[in-house]
Amino acid sequence: MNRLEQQVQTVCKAHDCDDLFKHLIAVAQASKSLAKQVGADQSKAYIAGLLHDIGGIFPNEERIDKARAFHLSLFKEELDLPMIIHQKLSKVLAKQEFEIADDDILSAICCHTTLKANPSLLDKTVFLADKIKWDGAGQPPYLSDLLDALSISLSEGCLFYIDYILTHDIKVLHPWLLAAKASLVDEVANK
Ligand SMILES: Nc1ncnc2c1ncn2[C@@H]1O[C@H](COP(=O)(O)OP(=O)(O)O)[C@@H](O)[C@H]1O
Repeated sequence: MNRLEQQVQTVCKAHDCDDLFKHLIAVAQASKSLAKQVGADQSKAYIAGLLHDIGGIFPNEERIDKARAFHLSLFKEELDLPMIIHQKLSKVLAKQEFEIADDDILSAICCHTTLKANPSLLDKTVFLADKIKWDGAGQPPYLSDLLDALSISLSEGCLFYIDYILTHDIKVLHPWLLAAKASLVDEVANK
């Protein structure tokens, strides 16, 4: 294990989050391999994957207070569904605790749940790697359709997942998710 992986493991252990650590390693590896496939920066993808969910060390019920303590601005949708705040908390921890200063990596961490308007290649790579290596049981129900869409393009893969979540069990319409969809629809239409 490299130094960053060891640091992440130590923090996860201290918060009784061993499963979280396994998910972080799986997403880091998937991000790197997807980055290679689509021509994104593999090293940045690995680091973003490794830290994308580190905000998960804070339980859902603490996320609003933590966000306020870090002076983060929150959407109404995040107050309604605090689970989603973990992407912003992960960015703060990546910066403050793990000394990540690279804006590309911080961006990919911060939008890995919802994506956002005009997502970068790295944003889309980490977003989809997380959906491929989800932290649910077994294989994700959407996996085979997502991989089919991904075989067309990274943006088609992202668009497929956004449409999937919008039609399955969506609890709040996060503004970044809607903005990401609009950007991707434009991008795919103008190809
Ligand atoms: N707006 C939403 N409403 C309901 N469920 C959501 C919403 N946004 C994300 N989810 C679901 O919450 C889970 C965790 O999201 P995600 O951040 O993508 O995974 P991870 O915790 O691995 O980073 C996923 O199953 C995702 O589909």
